[in-house]
Amino acid sequence: MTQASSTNAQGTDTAENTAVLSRTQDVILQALEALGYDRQIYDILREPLRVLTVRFPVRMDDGSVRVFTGYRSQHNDAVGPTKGGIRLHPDVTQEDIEALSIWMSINCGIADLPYGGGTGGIACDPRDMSFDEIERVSRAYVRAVSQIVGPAKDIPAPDVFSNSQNMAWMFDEYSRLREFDSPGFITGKPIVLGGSRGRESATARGVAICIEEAAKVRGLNLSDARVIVQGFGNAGSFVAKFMYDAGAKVVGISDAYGALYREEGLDVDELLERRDSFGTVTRLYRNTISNRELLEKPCDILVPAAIENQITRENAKRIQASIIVEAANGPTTAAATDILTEKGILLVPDVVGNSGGVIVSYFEWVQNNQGYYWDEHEIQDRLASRMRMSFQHVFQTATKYRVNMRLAAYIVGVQRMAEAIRWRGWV
Ligand SMILES: NC(=O)c1ccc[n+]([C@@H]2O[C@H](COP(=O)([O-])OP(=O)(O)OC[C@H]3O[C@@H](n4cnc5c(N)ncnc54)[C@H](O)[C@@H]3O)[C@@H](O)[C@H]2O)c1
Repeated sequence: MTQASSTNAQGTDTAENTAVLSRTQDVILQALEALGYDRQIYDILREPLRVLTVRFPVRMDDGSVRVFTGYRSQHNDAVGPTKGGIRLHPDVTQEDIEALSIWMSINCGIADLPYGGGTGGIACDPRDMSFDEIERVSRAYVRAVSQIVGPAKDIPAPDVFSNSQNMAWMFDEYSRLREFDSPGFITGKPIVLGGSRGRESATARGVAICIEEAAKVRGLNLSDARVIVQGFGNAGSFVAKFMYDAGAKVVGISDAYGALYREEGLDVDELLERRDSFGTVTRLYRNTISNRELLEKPCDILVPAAIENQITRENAKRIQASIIVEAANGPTTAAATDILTEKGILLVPDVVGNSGGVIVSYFEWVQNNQGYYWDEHEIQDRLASRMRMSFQHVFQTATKYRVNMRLAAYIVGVQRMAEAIRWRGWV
């Protein structure tokens, strides 16, 4: 990971910490200190308890064999089994996966789910692979990590460039290895294989609920609001759709190849129809701008829903939104968080903003374990009440401790894990 160099107002060089792991550790330490826990708890929580690196060979369509590297990180299992996505991306590193697993612990703590955090990843680019190759990679990864995952140990889910099809192959592979069907091993499955209603759009629905709550705090009427969404994949495209349906003007969206900005508003239904399964759509349009430019365009609500380190010390001061809800993990650096807070922007951090996905994943696991399935209405009601509770809890904590929403979220998220560690007698 990099330390991006920049120049401060005095003209001296400063290093901006874009290393997601160390910046997460800093916030965990501040949160534990605010709560009065001693250093031993931090020593346990600063890094994952378990990280497995695997290398596995896969036969490609042209007959050659390629060796892939994958990871599975389990941050902390004091509260319960670990839970979190599997990312398929060429830039996947062990450090990112470790940070993501820590964020999942905080996510689960805030949403009051009986899990710790876990995350996996495979360094590969599924956009350049055939359907059959992606299937073989998905299955081989499960075989490689099968000893440390399972319905009562560590429960994977989709993340960047993985979806219900990958989950279905992985579920099938795991069930074959164990010689019985284990739907509770993985979430984000298709509904016919024990997936939950509402899972596909759950992350975005949770983001939309946070936007509603933040808009209430700011006295902003959603039907008058201009919204920019960076990223048009699972999280971003549904956020854009929910905002569009709520009457807001979606003025900007983007994908990995560029961005569209239209002052008069975009037709989100048309964009949804034209995007591919990797969330790519801008290549079909003229007059595109860059992702960087998009973030600085006029809007009321900005939703980063793509990748890490998009809002930095360099561009934070030019952001024009009054509310930012992070759907992506880690889109804002610590320095940028400070600048945005000073500017009076209400920033809802990733560990609150995107927890709709893990909340409905939890519902999926509960339904798999009991073998009884809820209807859409029940899922949406339960999701909405947990999301509103999470937002309010973090918002009130920020007021109580006079800290920004990110530190407040960590204070809420870390507390149950610290208590579980203490009760178990680990310190
Ligand atoms: N899907 C979920 O349930 C879920 C849950 C929690 C968090 N998240 C987070 O949300 C973010 C997006 O996840 P997703 O599931 O929507 O992924 P996805 O693969 O469905 O979509 C990713 C989108 O980001 C775009 N993108 C990729 N690289 C980019 C770049 N360099 N610049 C701009 N855009 C880029 C892609 O083109 C695509 O539109 C990730 O940070 C992920 O960790 C997702």
